[in-house]
Amino acid sequence: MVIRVAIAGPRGKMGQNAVHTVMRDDKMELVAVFDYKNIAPNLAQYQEFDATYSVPVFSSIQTLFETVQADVFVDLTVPEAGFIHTKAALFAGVRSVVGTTGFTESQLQELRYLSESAGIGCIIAPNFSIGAVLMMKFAQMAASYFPDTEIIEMHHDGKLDAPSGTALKTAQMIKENRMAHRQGAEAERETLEGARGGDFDGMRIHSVRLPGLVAHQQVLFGGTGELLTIRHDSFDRNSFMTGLTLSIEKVLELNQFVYGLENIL
Ligand SMILES: NC(=O)C1=CN([C@@H]2O[C@H](COP(=O)(O)OP(=O)(O)OC[C@H]3O[C@@H](n4cnc5c(N)ncnc54)[C@H](O)[C@@H]3O)[C@@H](O)[C@H]2O)C=CC1
Ligand SMILES: O=C(O)C1=N[C@H](C(=O)O)C[C@H](O)C1
Repeated sequence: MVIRVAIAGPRGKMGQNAVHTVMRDDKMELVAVFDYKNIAPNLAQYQEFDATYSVPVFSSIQTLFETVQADVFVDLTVPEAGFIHTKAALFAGVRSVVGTTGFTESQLQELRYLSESAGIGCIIAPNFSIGAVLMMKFAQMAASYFPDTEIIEMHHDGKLDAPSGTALKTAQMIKENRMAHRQGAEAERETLEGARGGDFDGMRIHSVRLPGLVAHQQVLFGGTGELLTIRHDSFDRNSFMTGLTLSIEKVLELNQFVYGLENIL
């Protein structure tokens, strides 16, 4: 069976990679894309693609799902729009793979509810890279032994959300094993606001944004006389494509909501 895929965000950095990945995969067919401005009716007319990319472009997500039969919807946009798109997909009975980050806890809960009450698979993966998932799992393991940890995530300066979805997911996974406590000195105070980073359950998350970076994270664990550093680097967005392809294939077998690629590996 060829998997019919629709993608939202085809002109974005991730969206372009995803379009190429699906177009080049014999097991998949790109049946539609959703775009929201400067739209041409066909992807072949976009400067980012060529004449072989003959795929209809929709500017209404509802019209897309009413017009085109898709097996899987992929969202790679921004959280405000991605939330609306994914709800529309689930209402239309289309399984979804969402790479977009920055959702609020209540948005995630609502998507979980919609997916599970309708029995339609939905994977939300803050990071599709296998190496990044291993980095998160290793950090979760280390937290049982080293309860003092700080996360430093580093991304390109076009990134809109901070902290990254990966950093938040890492902190949530660490929290499952870490003895909860507030870190740092009792009397600690910031003379420059934000200097100690964001506080997640007493541990700190620091976000770096610089040109030249793609996606990088290190998780630091401090112990008596020692420091353990677990680090992952994505130097290229192709690092996300294996996990995206796997998610598209796996979601077809799912009738429930999955948050994190580690749950389907
Ligand atoms: N899960 C993963 O492994 C990864 C996730 N991401 C996430 O994917 C998302 C996209 O990242 P990039 O491609 O780097 O960003 P980008 O800025 O290059 O692309 C964003 C896309 O969203 C579209 N867009 C913006 N506002 C919109 C709206 N209101 N309605 C519909 N479409 C809209 C843009 O046209 C563009 O196609 C981000 O949330 C990012 O954090 C990025 C890399 C890996
Ligand atoms: O915006 C990005 O680039 C990335 N976003 C995801 C995140 O927020 O964790 C995944 C990866 O870090 C790249």
